[in-house]
Amino acid sequence: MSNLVPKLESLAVSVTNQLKPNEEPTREGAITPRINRLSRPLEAIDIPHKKINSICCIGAGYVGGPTCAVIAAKNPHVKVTIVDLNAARIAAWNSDKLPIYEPGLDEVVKTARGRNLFFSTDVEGGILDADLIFVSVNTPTKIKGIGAGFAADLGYVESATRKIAEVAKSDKIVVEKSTVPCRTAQSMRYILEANAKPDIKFDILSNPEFLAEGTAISDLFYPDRVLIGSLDTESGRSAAASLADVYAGWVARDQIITMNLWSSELSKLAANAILAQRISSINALSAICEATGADIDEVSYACGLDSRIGPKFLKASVGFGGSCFQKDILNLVYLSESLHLPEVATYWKQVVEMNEYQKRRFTNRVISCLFNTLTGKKIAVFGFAFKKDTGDTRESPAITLVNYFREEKAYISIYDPQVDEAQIWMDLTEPGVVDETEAVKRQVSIAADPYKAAAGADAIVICTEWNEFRDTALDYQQIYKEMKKPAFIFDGRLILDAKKLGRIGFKVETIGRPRTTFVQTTDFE
Ligand SMILES: NC(=O)C1=CN([C@@H]2O[C@H](COP(=O)(O)OP(=O)(O)OC[C@H]3O[C@@H](n4cnc5c(N)ncnc54)[C@H](O)[C@@H]3O)[C@@H](O)[C@H]2O)C=CC1
Ligand SMILES: O=C(O)[C@H]1O[C@H](OP(=O)(O)OP(=O)(O)OC[C@H]2O[C@@H](n3ccc(=O)[nH]c3=O)[C@H](O)[C@@H]2O)[C@H](O)[C@@H](O)[C@@H]1O
Repeated sequence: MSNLVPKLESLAVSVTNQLKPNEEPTREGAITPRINRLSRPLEAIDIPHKKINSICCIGAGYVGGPTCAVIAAKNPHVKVTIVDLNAARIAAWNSDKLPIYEPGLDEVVKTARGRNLFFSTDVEGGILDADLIFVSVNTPTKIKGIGAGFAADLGYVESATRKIAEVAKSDKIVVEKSTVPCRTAQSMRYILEANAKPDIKFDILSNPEFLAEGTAISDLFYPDRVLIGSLDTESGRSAAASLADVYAGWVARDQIITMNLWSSELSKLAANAILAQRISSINALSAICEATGADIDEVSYACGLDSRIGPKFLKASVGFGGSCFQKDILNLVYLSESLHLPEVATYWKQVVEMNEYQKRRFTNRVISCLFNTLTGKKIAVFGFAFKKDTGDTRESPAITLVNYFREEKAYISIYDPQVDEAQIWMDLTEPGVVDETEAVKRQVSIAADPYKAAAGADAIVICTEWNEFRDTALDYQQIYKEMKKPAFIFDGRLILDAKKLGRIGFKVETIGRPRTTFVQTTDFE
């Protein structure tokens, strides 16, 4: 199998040769013909391939859990076992309170669990039994060593790969589901080949996941595309066809795209980078709006009507969060630097820097409107999750904002409908530093509902766009009565009707709209 490696090098070249760089795509057809040229539509791959009867997914997280639960629900004849080293997480998957909140997930799990969907800590048993193994473990940013702060920590991918090599007694298709740097499949191949029992064959596929949290189930039910990367060998194409059959349980064949491994790996990083870049672009423009009197929602709307731009991912905000955008862009920055492409690295890094700037800028606006000091003031933070409809707080902008408010000596009361209290304390403290927890608790409290969070507060700061924070859902009249005056609302998500709340008496400050309240004395001079 080691003779595959030189062929990997030539693969990229052979795919590049298929492109016609001089061909100018039409405006309407800029994307579609290009994909067709690059990909190998599956129906055209008339190649014998194995039927998948048993799947194991290593990693029962936000991706492995929902993705493989949907695969099981849509393929009742395929046994799907999701394994994880984290026993508490597996116990939760086997209980009535699933470890993650995701609309529609409960129903999917109930449909298949115990029938052909199983959650287990028996990683070895899962591997032994499977024809196809998804590796869906975490790939966080490295915090120490070479590449710290940028490169992906592939330790979990490596240990899952080593476990597969150690345990497997039959041929396996190993699928990268985790988001990984370009050419990780090559490292996985080396590890498998160096450690597996003789005569066992591994095919490695890249099958990145594009679901977004909060909409995971509908994203999985109706994906824009399913991407499968494989080696352009008979064995690679055959493995891709086997995996494609699994998705064909519910996804139209022409939406299942195949391409070379490295393109597939890079496409995932690229998609996240481009999505985040749109948010940073609109957030950069929101600063111009605030200074000029333009309204960012109107600017987004006007730009989004251009069919080349489109309306999605142009919502200004207090900054993007989530476990992946920042991590994946930093990963791309690291990759670019490693490839001696410093200009490319600088370009992508700016997307993350703009995001940090947006959070600082919004905090400065809060401080400035509250008469230039937060000392001793109470700030009600509405929302702690990184977006609505999830309990996930990873890289949530709310964490950064609360920390900034703490530095300014404010008291903060947090309400979020889905985030566990313990998670909030973990996010606001260094793990294991008990003294720090006590210090945080002197300044931060967690409220049972938004009314309690806002009672006696000087300001409300909307960090997450939960529907229940809208002015059509909450009784802002009641909230106003219980707040200190002047009562401020800082809408970091553009979800409130500022005029309506203004009529109640609130001073409303909205991201991407000019400031309406308290002009500093220096402005009069
Ligand atoms: N969260 C999201 O919405 C998306 C995440 N991704 C990518 O998917 C990957 C997984 O992300 P999440 O599911 O969010 O991570 P997660 O942290 O929620 O889940 C990963 C799970 O893998 C388990 N694990 C780690 N090493 C293991 C091993 N050797 N054996 C068994 N279990 C092991 C951990 O205990 C954990 O439960 C990452 O690469 C991420 O970038 C891709 C698309 C969307
Ligand atoms: O690789 C991943 O982990 C996933 O990352 C994102 O999904 P996710 O982070 O779950 O959620 P998004 O809806 O993309 O939101 C990310 C952040 O951007 C913010 N956002 C999003 C859209 C927008 O217009 N403005 C904006 O500020 C959200 O509030 C949130 O904080 C991508 O959308 C998924 O396709 C991808 O699979």
